[in-house]
Amino acid sequence: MANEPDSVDPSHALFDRFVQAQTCKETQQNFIELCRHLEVEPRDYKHFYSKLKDRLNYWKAKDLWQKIDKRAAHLDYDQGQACHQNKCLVLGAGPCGLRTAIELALLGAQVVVLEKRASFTRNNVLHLWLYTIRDLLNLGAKKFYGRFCSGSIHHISIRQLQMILLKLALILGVEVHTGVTFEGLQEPSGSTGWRAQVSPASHTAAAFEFDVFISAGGGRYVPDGFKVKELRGKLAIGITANFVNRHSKQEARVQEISGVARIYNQKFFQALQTEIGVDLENIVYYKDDTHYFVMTAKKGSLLKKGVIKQDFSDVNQLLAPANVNQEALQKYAYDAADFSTDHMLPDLEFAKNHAGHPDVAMFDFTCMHRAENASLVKERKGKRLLIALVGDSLVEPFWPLGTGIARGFLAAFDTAWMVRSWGKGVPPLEVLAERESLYQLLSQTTPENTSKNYAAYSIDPSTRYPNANLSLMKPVQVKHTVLDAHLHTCKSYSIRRLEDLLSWCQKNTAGYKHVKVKDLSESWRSGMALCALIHNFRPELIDMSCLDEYNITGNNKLAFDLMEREFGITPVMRASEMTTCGKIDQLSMVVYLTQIRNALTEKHTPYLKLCLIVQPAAPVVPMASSEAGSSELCYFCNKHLYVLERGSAEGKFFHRSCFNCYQCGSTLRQGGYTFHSDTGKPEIHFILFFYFTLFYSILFYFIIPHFILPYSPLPKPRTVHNVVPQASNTPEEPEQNQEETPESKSKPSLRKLQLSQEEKADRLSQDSDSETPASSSAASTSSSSKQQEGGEEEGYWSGGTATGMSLRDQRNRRCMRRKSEPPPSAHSQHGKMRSKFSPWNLSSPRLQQRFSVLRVAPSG
Ligand SMILES: NC(=O)C1=CN([C@@H]2O[C@H](COP(=O)(O)OP(=O)(O)OC[C@H]3O[C@@H](n4cnc5c(N)ncnc54)[C@H](OP(=O)(O)O)[C@@H]3O)[C@@H](O)[C@H]2O)C=CC1
Repeated sequence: MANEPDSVDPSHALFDRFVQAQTCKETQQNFIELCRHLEVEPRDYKHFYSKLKDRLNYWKAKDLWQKIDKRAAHLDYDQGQACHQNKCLVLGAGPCGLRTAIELALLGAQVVVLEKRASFTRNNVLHLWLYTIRDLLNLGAKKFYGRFCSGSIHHISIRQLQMILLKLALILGVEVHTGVTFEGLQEPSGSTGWRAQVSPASHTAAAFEFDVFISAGGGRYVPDGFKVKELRGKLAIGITANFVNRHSKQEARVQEISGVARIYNQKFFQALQTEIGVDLENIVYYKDDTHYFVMTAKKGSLLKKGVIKQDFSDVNQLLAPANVNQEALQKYAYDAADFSTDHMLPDLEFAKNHAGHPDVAMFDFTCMHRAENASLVKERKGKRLLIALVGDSLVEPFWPLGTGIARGFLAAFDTAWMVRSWGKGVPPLEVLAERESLYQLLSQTTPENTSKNYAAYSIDPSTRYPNANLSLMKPVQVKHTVLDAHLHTCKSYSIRRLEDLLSWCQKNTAGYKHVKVKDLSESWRSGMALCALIHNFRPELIDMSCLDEYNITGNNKLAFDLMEREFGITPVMRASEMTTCGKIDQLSMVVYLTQIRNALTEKHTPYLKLCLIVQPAAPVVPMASSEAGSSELCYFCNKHLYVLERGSAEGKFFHRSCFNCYQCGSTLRQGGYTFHSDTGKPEIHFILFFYFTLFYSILFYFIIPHFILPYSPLPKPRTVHNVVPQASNTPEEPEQNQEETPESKSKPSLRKLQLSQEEKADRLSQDSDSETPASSSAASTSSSSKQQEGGEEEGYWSGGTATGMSLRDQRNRRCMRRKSEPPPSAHSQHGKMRSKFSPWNLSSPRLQQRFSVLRVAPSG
């Protein structure tokens, strides 16, 4: 009941106490009491939140539930099922460890956090990017800390942030153990999984078995297996100082300094130096729980002021506690704070740090650390462990820049996304490759280059990083992050499948005379093994006793014919070539045997895909597909075409030996030819190159300067560009006019079409099986210089004349003709030749790059 006094229900009071608790200990105690009172068991992490919500019928809590429910309903979490089988250990209850823990809990994982500090005592204040503010507000931060980012304040003390996140984590069923130090990983034994060695050793957390380990222990803790890079800059000595904030009116009036660097306010820094001898590079002042100052001081002034006792070139020696005069340091920080706030802060008194001492500290920012990898996988005794770094242990931030928590949270989200993939069973190398791809972005992220749609931020990287390339790193590039064990790399993954096929063949040919299958190539030469395979499954088809192992052609012909007749599997080569060919191509044999296996066992296995992995350069054409029919005869000689002899271009299949230049007779190679549009015959590209060069010389030096430029002062995108300017055809004129004249038909213009999603999908699907990816029909004519630069960003180019014809048909019609066909009319001379290397050719990498956005399948 909304208006019921809180005192009526003790659970309400307990909830209020939990929400308002100011220390870690108080929070944990109130939480335990609340759970006890409501009879909900926090260890029942799967149902804890929903039970708590059901049993705590309190309007103040409902506001919070709404926020949490909204977040939890995000599709990324699959209603808490995405990682429901994962168990995650998080080291460190700093802001980044807790933020990660919350996301893991929302994904449905069991999460345990270990924190060596018994209390949250860090006064230092963190600058928050707008997205972090939005993120925390969406999680209900204001319910826990009313002053959170009120007005224009974009910062929060680490302690307050930890408190907010701790409360949220507890509500979501995360177990947080403070005063427990993680000492190392304990490898699985036969019966147990991965565990942690903790101190105190008797702590219950030591029995927790997990498959995900998140290290968020701050800059000083990096687990085994990770390499850390040192980023050494010019000497930078940081000083942090916290003074008690009494929240008086006078203090409230003092202006914050959100970050001043010397170069932007030389007058101020000069005055600071001359008046009080404090020489700084920059200074930040935030008013939060404390008056917090962080500054970068110059070594000279620290020496002069006696803060640093003795000068050393080695920074470690220079800043070693024995070489620092604490009292002088306090005086130095005090003077800087007092001067920079114009002596307006009354009674400056140092706040106390966790050890009860004045909270002033000096740090070395000279050398920052950055882990080489964000994640790795360990496997022992068949148990895999995904390990990830977040927060300072991943990338140490330069505090005065305020990037720490912003990048820290981004890494927390990216890590949660990775764990989600892990939970969904994505192969480890793919999981790691995607994480490392994102990690490459982290150090470059700024408020400017991340998405401004903060409301849409989720653990899905695409909501945060515009244009993020999640496959920047390939699985093979992260192999080294899979530590020892027997995880399958890409290669071994493929090899394993090859081995599967081989062992299937061996099993099904075992015991046959003169058959010894040792590999997927030479063992098949005699044809005996193929016959044995057939006999094993269909003994009625073959009489093995009649076969002669030396009759290679006969055996193979028999097997090939049977396979084609009975199962529709096209032979890989002529039977006679099994005798004559030097080496049997393993790839083709694998394709052939895979089809046989599928046919004989009526199973579908992914070998075609596998073959592409094994030998990506070789074209793999599914033989039993409808294309097989069209490829049975050579396009040029009309004779039977076997897969092993087969070449293809422009959607046609032919004997590789028939693919000759019609001018000089040389054998052509894929990519090094063009088709003559008159004859439909291939020719070497240098002939084309000659015409091409000549054509463009005329275009650029004569036609454009004399005809196009005088009439077209401004290049217009999305308009028609013709090779030869026609007085009657301004660029804006409708295309239909051109189609009506025979001349316009013979000179297909490049027209940019505005296509519907369906049309785009149609075009994409037409191109997807093309030998030369993307429609190259556009390439048959020329265009303006703007187009040459690939100046268009979206849309499709298409030949302007044909209707009701697929792009590929148009292209083939124009570019290839059978020898028997009559030559085209003289009108078509304009578009007579094109090169694969033409800038108009959309299959050229340059244009593909520009158009890559269009290749993404249109979303529904
Ligand atoms: N402006 C500032 O002055 C500072 C800012 N930050 C910012 O805070 C952000 C969050 O940092 P975050 O990455 O969460 O790290 P934090 O340093 O905030 O938190 C890590 C926590 O893990 C604890 N810890 C370390 N080792 C162990 C262990 N073996 N077992 C159990 N607990 C352990 C640490 O204790 P302990 O600290 O005792 O080692 C610490 O409490 C950073 O991005 C950074 O920018 C961080 C520090 C100072």
